[in-house]
Amino acid sequence: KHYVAEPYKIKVIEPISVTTKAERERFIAEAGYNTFLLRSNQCMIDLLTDSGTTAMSDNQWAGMMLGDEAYAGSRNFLHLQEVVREYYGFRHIVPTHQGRGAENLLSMIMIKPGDCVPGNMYFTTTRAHQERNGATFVDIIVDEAHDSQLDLPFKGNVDLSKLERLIAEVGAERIPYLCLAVTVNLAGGQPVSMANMRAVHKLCAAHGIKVMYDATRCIENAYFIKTREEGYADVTIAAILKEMMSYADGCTMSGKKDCLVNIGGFLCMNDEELYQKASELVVLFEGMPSYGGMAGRDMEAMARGIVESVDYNYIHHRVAQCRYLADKLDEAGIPVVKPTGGHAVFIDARAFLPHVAQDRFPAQTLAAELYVESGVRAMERGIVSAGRNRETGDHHRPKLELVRLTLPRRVYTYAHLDTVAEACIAVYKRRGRIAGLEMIHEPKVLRFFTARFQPL
Ligand SMILES: CC1=C(O)/C(=C\N=C(/Cc2ccc(O)c(F)c2)C(=O)O)C(COP(=O)(O)O)=CN1
Repeated sequence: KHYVAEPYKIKVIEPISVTTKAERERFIAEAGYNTFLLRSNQCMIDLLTDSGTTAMSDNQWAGMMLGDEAYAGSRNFLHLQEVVREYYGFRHIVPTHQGRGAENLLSMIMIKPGDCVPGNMYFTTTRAHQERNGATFVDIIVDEAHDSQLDLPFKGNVDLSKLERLIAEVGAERIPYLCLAVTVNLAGGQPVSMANMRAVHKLCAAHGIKVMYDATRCIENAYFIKTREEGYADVTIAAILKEMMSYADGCTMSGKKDCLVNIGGFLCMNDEELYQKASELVVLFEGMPSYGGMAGRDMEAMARGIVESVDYNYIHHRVAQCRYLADKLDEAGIPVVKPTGGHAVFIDARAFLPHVAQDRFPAQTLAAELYVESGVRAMERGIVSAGRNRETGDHHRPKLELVRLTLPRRVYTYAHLDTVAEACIAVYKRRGRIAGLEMIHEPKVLRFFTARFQPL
């Protein structure tokens, strides 16, 4: 198997702080066995998230010096607007400080209490904003997405019969929009096929239901269409992206992922009335419609990042790095979500630690063990992240109990990934001796960010 070399050379470095195992045992105890509560300088290879952790290019850094910090009408906004219109194709763009900013605005202007918002698997902040505005999230992803070992090309797809049943059950007037995530983070970075996007748009349009993408990792999705879907092998990433977006009425975007910046986001729509409502609200939550919580320099960096993101060599390498790490773990017999997604390798913690009951937090336990073993910081994406059911008060118990090894864009090399693989294999060898955790501090909202645990 061939894994393409990094299509960039290093110009500036940031030293990694090296720790000992004894220090890491102390650090993780002080952090309540929650990797979110570790300090950056306590982590050697930080795979917590690909959000905001991107290394920017020299071209983007040059753009930072061209920030027009005028309060209104910044030339950087006009540049960002022009680039988003060209590459995403939507008529209107409302800048926000990051994805959650866009999710907040979208949920407030489109949802009324009692609504249903169908989507392809939940995401924590997306569902939280939908629920905060009185809607119920309804999962309409294909069943296969909930099976970590099923190796299918588009596990992010919508099950159209589930969507039709929901429309028949609740009525189109109670469905303000369908939220289609491209790719699906918690399914393992799984993509949606172009055919499915086309079919979803057609079905929703027939019922007057808008389709709003969560476009956060849309470049990775475009790459999987190019490499996995019939008829797209010779189509450019940019052309695939444009066609993908043509099947949506708008999108939310966390620029901190596929727009290659450390802060930034936007909300897009074609509908004039939606744009007017968003423009009124953005001044309340994000600032002027021409800066949305970002400095001019940040908008310039994002405009340049969008242009870089559609470069085939960039995305081909990024996905190759994920495949490289996944292949190494798979070869060692470690259960990982199949097929490999676009932004991370997801370890199936239930299969890794079958003797640890789900309410003893196997993914949380494994992330803590991995950190102590090697200083690699991963993220729990299982029962802790799933939170509690608002009606019953019991934990949501997701089938997917995962540890996410998330690769920042253009930061680490294959040698770092070798170190990560060696650490996972070392923990795997001693998995029988790993017991679970108990939660000793449970926050009310999005508990996984600050919950604390102790060993059983
Ligand atoms: C598909 C999608 C995201 O992945 C996403 C963010 N993602 C993060 C950061 C994060 C978010 C929520 C957590 O429970 C979490 F532990 C980590 C991440 O690591 O994956 C957002 C929100 O975009 P914002 O982060 O720019 O506001 C919207 N949509």
